[in-house]
Amino acid sequence: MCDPWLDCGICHYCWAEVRDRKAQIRLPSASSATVTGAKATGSKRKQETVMVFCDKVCLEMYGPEVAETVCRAEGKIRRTWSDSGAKAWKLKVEPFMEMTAAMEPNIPSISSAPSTGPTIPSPHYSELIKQALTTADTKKGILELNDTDLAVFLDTTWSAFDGLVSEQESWIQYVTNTHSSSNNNQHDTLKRQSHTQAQCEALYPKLSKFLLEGNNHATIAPKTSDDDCETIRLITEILYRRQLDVRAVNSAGGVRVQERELAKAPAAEVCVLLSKEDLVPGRGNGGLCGGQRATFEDYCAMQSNEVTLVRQQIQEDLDTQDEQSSDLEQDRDQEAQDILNQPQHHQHSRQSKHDTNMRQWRKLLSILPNHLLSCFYVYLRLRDAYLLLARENATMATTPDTPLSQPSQITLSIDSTLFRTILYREVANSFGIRDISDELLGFAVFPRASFFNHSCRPNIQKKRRQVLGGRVRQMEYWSTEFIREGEECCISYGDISTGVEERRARLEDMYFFRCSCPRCLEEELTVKNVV
Ligand SMILES: C[S@@+](CC[C@H](N)C(=O)[O-])C[C@H]1O[C@@H](n2cnc3c(N)ncnc32)[C@H](O)[C@@H]1O
Repeated sequence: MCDPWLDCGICHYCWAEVRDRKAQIRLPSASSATVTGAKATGSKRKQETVMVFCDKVCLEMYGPEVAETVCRAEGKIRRTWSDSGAKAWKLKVEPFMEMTAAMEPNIPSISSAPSTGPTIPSPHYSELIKQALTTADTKKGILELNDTDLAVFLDTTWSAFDGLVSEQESWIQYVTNTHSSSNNNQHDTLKRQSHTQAQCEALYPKLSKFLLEGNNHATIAPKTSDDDCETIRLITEILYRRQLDVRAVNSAGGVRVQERELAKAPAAEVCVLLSKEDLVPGRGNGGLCGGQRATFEDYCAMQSNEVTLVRQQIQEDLDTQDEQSSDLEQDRDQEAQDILNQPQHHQHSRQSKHDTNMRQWRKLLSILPNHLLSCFYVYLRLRDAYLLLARENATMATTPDTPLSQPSQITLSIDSTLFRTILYREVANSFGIRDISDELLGFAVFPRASFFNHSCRPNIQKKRRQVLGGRVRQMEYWSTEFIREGEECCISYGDISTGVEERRARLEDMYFFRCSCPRCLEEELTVKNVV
């Protein structure tokens, strides 16, 4: 991902600085690729979503379809969410409608294995909210959970959020038409209802305001920040490439392993040690490791840092929390307790049941780290963009003479599991990409190169290789000493010239771990002996 602040000066494929504007390919959000030499003017350029490539070769290597989709999605993600627009959507307070197979978005499965056994319906979000609050009902309570319980708490919280969101989104396309109350074999008859563009555009701004307001200013921002766009760009690209992979495997009649298994799988015990023979000459090694492009499975096999990150964020929130907000939290605790203790018969009407659910949801939000609320916001932005893109694709398919020559065959969709799988694997696994003068150009994920742990006495050194007139696309890993079989291959994550505590503090801050490499342990011992 080239950082947006670079304002399109870097090729999205080879990371080279694009000096020759006449030859570059600019891919704006609303149209297909065009070769242009025109410079976009100041403010327009800032608003515009553009991906730049040196030339057609780089665009081809990156994937024109992927680039076009990323640009279109980002165009939607950068749109302004306004209060007035949000009024076009009225939240529906109705009994929860279980998603039926017919209502599910058409997501090609990563797995070709047939599903076994009946599908277990997920609990209603009100149950999930209660369950999360029973596990922990204060920030400190969350911090005290062990890693397994914290992971369950996060799963439950995200599933509740997903339930709240999906319930409203399901109304965009479907509406319950009739309810038969005469017997237990009720069947909801579903009628397709076409909603206006304004209603579709209003759904997520409304939901964001309704579900997240009052807890964190960032969560109801009308505009998406450049940092968030960077994350969203990465997720969109990965999702799109994943579906291209699925399409390729399906058309080749291949067999895939279960995605869930992959997501949980421990990191493979591999090192990427490029010997001279492994190098593919010339350009075309971009995103490749040992000559192969990393796949979604490679991405999933990286270590997820969700639990450690959330732990660190809550600790930060607690450190900055003053006396006053502690008191407020105690008041909120009492309020939540009152809600939880409320007898069921007080909650008969649909509206009051809904209000109770919402009060409990707000209680849950109040104990989550602020950063997690920003992730909820990013998630809503993505779902909003994908909903609008799907609508746009459907319109384009029926309208001749659209500006986009070939409407995409792929409809993007996301749920919270997929979102978290991608989001928290990027954390502490991406590499900063720098030019020869060490200026940071952006970040990139190279899943296979991410298997290296850190050591303050590394035996592997990363080198950047220049290809074709200074293009710095390749990273190579070379051993610096003789490595015995079974010995761990480690690189260093940045500067290791400082003292042990300084090094550890930096690593803890950036990668969420306390380094216990042999050098740190030795130096720690020396410091203790001196004291
Ligand atoms: C890029 S990943 C390294 C590979 C990862 N351990 C795996 O199994 O896929 C970075 C993460 O590995 C862990 N890690 C790397 N070096 C470490 C070290 N010296 N001590 C403790 N944990 C380390 C930390 O959790 C860090 O966030």
